[in-house]
Amino acid sequence: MSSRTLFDKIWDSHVVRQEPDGTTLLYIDRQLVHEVTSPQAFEGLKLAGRRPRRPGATLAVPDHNVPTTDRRLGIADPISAKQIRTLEDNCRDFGITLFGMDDPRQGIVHVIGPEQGFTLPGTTIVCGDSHTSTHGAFGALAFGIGTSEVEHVLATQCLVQKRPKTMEIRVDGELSPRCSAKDVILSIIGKIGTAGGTGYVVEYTGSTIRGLSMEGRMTLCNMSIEGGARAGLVAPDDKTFAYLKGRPLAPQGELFEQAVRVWRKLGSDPGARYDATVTLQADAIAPQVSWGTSPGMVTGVDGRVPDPRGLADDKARQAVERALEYMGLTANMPITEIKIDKVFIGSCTNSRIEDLRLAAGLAKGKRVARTVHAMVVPGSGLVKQQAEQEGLDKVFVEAGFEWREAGCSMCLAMNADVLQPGERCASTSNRNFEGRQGAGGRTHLVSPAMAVAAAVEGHFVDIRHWT
Ligand SMILES: CC(C)[C@H](C(=O)O)[C@@H](O)C(=O)O
Ligand code: SF4
Repeated sequence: MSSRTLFDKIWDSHVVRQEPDGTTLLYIDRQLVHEVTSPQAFEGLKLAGRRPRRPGATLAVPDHNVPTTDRRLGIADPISAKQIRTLEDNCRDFGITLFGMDDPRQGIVHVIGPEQGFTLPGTTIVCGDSHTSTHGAFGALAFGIGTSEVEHVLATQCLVQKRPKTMEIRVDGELSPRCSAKDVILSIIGKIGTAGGTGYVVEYTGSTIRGLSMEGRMTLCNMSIEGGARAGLVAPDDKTFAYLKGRPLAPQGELFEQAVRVWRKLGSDPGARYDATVTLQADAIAPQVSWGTSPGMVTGVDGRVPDPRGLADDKARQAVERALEYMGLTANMPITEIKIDKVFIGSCTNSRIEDLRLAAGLAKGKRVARTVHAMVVPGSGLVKQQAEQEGLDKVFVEAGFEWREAGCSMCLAMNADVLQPGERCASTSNRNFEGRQGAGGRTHLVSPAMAVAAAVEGHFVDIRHWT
């Protein structure tokens, strides 16, 4: 057989049937479910009198609407409470495993999948959530789907798809001090634009990517969707296997060794062809800060807010003008002069143990600026537990950060964690659309290291030289 990419190998091994026009019925190994996009899917099953085809292939968790404060007090908001109750009822009625709100394994759906070893190389994984691309860090073909597709997968364990194109994004060289996967993916999106990956599945390659931890690779793949791509992939390697070994839902013992032998063969063959290739040099990537209202509106911390007057294209100029107005920024202002009110360290992009270790390491012995309110929201109950065992919670609290329970939280403000109109937030999340963190709220997407530095200084700083 000719040389194939990682994507080709996963796709080919999951085709149930292909029509002459390319429409494909694809087998789906696993589905993750959360409370926001599943109610109508379960309702559809109920109305049609269907049962899930393979209930054991699905794992459910509430994350978007859960409170991050004391859960013994219940959920104040009746809509959030109802969504979570509905998920519990549906999982009970349809025999689906649920990590409920009070289960220590509860957390953001894209944090708990890998953490449990539910996410495995070479598999197809879906979830009614756009950031399902996160799981591609393990060499799984993982993508977000709509609610009617959630129902389709529950009923049939299959999905109708068109084969996407493949794009290689190659990053080589060494990152600057304190630059991380978040800066890599933000600068990729800054370069290709939020539609640059449309129609593609991206495979990240190169020495920089190989050098990233599994957490870093998850951050990278998480934001593939913000660059327009259907999914992101990193070929599995020894780091992947070491991460998965012993996880509760991963194969155990001899079965694990057998699986590793298969997983080792998944990487793209030498000479495999991609439909497009983009290359970046890691040492040219500065710590990134988004200044606008889309993840592509981003620049290095050593840069300035752009000047729309310099843009010849009418549409581009208007987009920048509108973004600057919403964000309350003036053209040509140095990024380091932007003062912030809030800091949010969390979300499925940057709330794993490694993110928290790094953030705590920088926060130790420092103090959150008097003008700033900062919070840390671990990605899962188990991340929280681990962090507490390591004493990270104490470091954060002593530095003036709030330490919360796990969930999506201020990433999209479906719970009580909301920005007030006009408030400006340095956020480790992945979206900065108008109103994303609360009506009128202003979001700057940054790495955990930048978030800590901004919390302490009250404005953005070049963390490469920050002491
Ligand atoms: C609520 C959910 C459907 C949504 C998504 O698909 O991504 C959310 O997780 C988000 O990040 O905007
Ligand atoms: S943390 Fe944010 S991006 Fe991730 S699933 Fe939750 S809302 Fe979506």
